[in-house]
Amino acid sequence: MNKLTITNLSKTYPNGVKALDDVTIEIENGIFGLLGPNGAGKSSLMRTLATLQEADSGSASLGDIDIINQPSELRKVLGYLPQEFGVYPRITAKQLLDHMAILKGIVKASERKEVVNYLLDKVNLFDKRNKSVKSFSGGMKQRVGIAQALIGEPKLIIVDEPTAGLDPGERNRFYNLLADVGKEVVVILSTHIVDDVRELCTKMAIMNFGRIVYQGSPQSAIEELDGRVYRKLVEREELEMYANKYDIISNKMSGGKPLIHILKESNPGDGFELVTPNLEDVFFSKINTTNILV
Ligand SMILES: Nc1ncnc2c1ncn2[C@@H]1O[C@H](COP(=O)(O)OP(=O)(O)OP(=O)(O)O)[C@@H](O)[C@H]1O
Repeated sequence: MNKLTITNLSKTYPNGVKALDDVTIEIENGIFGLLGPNGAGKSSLMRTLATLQEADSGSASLGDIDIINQPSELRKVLGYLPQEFGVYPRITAKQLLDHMAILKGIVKASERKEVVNYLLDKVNLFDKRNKSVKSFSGGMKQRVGIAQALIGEPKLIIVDEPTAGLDPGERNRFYNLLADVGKEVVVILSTHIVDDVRELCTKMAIMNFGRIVYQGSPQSAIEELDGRVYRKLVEREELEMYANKYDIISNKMSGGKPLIHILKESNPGDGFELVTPNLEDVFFSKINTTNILV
């Protein structure tokens, strides 16, 4: 069974920032969403799982592989798309994938050619294979990134903030591609974008200040809030008053005015209306945003 088990993982950087605080998660095949605001510790966790940095304590395993103590074993079955996927100047998509395939240990040129062509086709870039990757759009670059992460039939695929900066069309194409590859392997999608998780994941965790503050399905998290989320369109000057009076979980502009969502066990009256909760309400209620007024 291809299962990723993370147990009591902790990491404090030399500057005193506790990026991972006793993180415990179990992840099976499929796309798992790791949702958290910037600085929550997602990249620290992804880098630890990708064996690029060490934890202070705790353990992690993928099936029989002890990730902490057998990093080279893990690397053989890992596909990793880091947050910043840098590319060399003037290298074409085909050359880049060929180069990555060599690094992954595919030494035979004919075998590499087959793998590279297959992946170029899979990410829909075969026609662009001889174009410089530098000239690609953000979405196309991310598809090259996914193609390189798929080299060598990985069992664990880690994608760190893959949709930041993509336009809606590119994001959709990337979603489709990930959904396609995510069936047979463990895919961890780290993101601060709630839509990524809503579109792709049946299981998720929410991370904040290095801690896992929710773990389960998006659906059951939403059901937990059922009948407790109310909204009201208010004036900007009134925001502070509402913040003092209610537990505001989100504040979005709608037609130039703040539309606030609050969490309340019973109907507050006061012009509020009950709404069907969504994943964004879950996210903001779990991370307890403190800067709701800005
Ligand atoms: N090498 C480092 N040295 C010191 N502090 C670090 C280091 N890397 C990250 N941090 C800090 O650790 C915390 C977690 O960072 P991390 O990058 O893991 O979060 P994140 O959820 O991935 O956020 P982002 O999306 O902004 O990258 C942040 O406060 C960050 O400033």
